[in-house]
Parts: sequence; C-alpha cells; structure tokens
Amino acid sequence: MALSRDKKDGRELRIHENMDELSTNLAEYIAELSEASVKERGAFAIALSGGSVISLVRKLCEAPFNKTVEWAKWHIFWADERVVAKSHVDSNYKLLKDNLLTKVPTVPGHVHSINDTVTAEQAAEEYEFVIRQHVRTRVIDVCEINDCPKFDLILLGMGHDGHIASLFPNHSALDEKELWVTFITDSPKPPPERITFTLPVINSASKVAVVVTGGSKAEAAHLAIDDIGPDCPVLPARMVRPTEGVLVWFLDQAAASKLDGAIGFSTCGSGSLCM
Ligand SMILES: O=C(O)[C@H](O)[C@@H](O)[C@H](O)[C@H](O)COP(=O)(O)O
Repeated sequence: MALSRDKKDGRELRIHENMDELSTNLAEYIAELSEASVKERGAFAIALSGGSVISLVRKLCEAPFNKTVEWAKWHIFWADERVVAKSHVDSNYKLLKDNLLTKVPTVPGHVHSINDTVTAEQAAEEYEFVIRQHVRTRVIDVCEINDCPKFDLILLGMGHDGHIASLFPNHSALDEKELWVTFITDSPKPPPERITFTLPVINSASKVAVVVTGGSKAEAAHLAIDDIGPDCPVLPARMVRPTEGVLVWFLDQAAASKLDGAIGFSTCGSGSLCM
C-alpha cells in the first residue's frame, strides 16, 4: 500500500514499500496526467531525465497502460541529455528508446531528441528553438506568469548530491534565469558535456515528479524535502518549487528513511496519507 503525505505548500510525498509498488503508482500517475492533458489540450507534453527512473517507467509498457495510454498524443522531450551520439550507451535518448519508445506506439515525429552532431552549446540552442516552436503551436502549453514552456509533466531523478536533470550543486547553470535550455561541459557525473532545462522551465511545469530510491539518497532527500531552517544547504532538488504546478516526490522507504516524521505515516483510503 503506497503511503503519501500532502504537504501544504503544493508538494506531495508518496512513499512506497517496494519498487514494484512505486513503479505501478508512478505509471498510474503518468497515465492519469496523460489522459487529463489529452482531454484538455489534445496533447501530452512530457520531459524526462535519465538514470534509474527510466527503469521504473518501463511499467508503462505493461497492461493496462500499453493499451490505455493515447501514445500518439505524447510529445516526448528530455529534461537533460548527455551530448553524445544517440546510439551511445550514455545517451538518455537511447535509454528511453530501449526501455519505452520501442515498446509502445509513440509517433517518431513526436520524439524530440537533441542534435547529437554539434557542440553542447549549439545543441542547447537548437533544443530551445525546438521547444519554442512547440510552445508556439501550443503542443507545449505556456506558463502565463513568465511565458516559459509549461510541460504537462517533467519527470526527474535525483543524484546523491541532490542534483536534478543536469543542474548540479553550486553550478552556475542554477543561476540561469533567461535561457530555457543551457549546457554544461564539466558535469561532476560523467559524461561531462550535457544540455539541461533551466530551473525556470522546470518550475513552470504543470506537474513535476521526482523519483528517488535507495538509502544512499536518504540524506539528500531529507535536505531537499524537509523544513530544515536557514542553515539548510540549498540542493538543486530543493530549488524545484513549481510556480503554479504541483511537485510530487515518489520515494521508496529507504530513500525516505531520514525524512522528518517519516515513521509517522498511516494510510487512509486509497493509500493517501492523512497528516
Ligand atoms: O542524465 C542524468 O544523469 C540524469 O538526468 C540525472 O539527473 C539522473 O536523473 C540522476 O543522476 C539520478 O540518476 P540515478 O537515479 O540513476 O541515480
């Protein structure tokens, strides 16, 4: 039974007993968002990160999701991507292609990967142009407050250091407020060259889901989620605070083990936790 705790400032915490429960809950969440977006806008604009979250997304290849999700309405982007060939083992495009895109009927023309033949700087520039085109046609919605793209869902993992997408602690990319897509050439997590959404784009999304599993990330999850006071190190994951949208954390019990009050959960109704 998934446990979840609604936090009053627009954030929700869902803690799961095991990976199968987490992957099922995540798939249900994504399928629900897809259905709502297609109904409302005729499209579902999703941006995904790389890492272990994609192994959990594989659940969407199974029944009922593989048949019930309107895959042809999906427009797929990457919240960050390594600047390597799309066939390279480090490519987030290859990761999603191998785990999802070859297994469900998405439309190839709706899969928007980076240009892997240019520099990181050029790839970021071109990717932003592609996103701008899709905002203009409203395939991607727009955030009325700041004219940023308003993705229906941005799906992120989190590193042990609290990085999200390719926004790493104390990196200048965190300060980028104008560009929608920027690039780095010194990623502490290899490979070094990456493009990444900037925080304004991430925080303009309708929904942001951050998926964190494993005890090695428990401290970062605590620092990212709990109210720690003014001396709290500001991890990139803590800077994910959607302006109008909703942030949902999907954690397993190991990753949640250092959260304040994590032991105080009790389930009520459909697995939602009543504080
Ligand atoms: O391209 C990347 O490296 C990812 O986008 C990165 O942000 C990833 O999501 C985290 O590092 C978590 O990765 P794991 O879940 O595999 O630890």
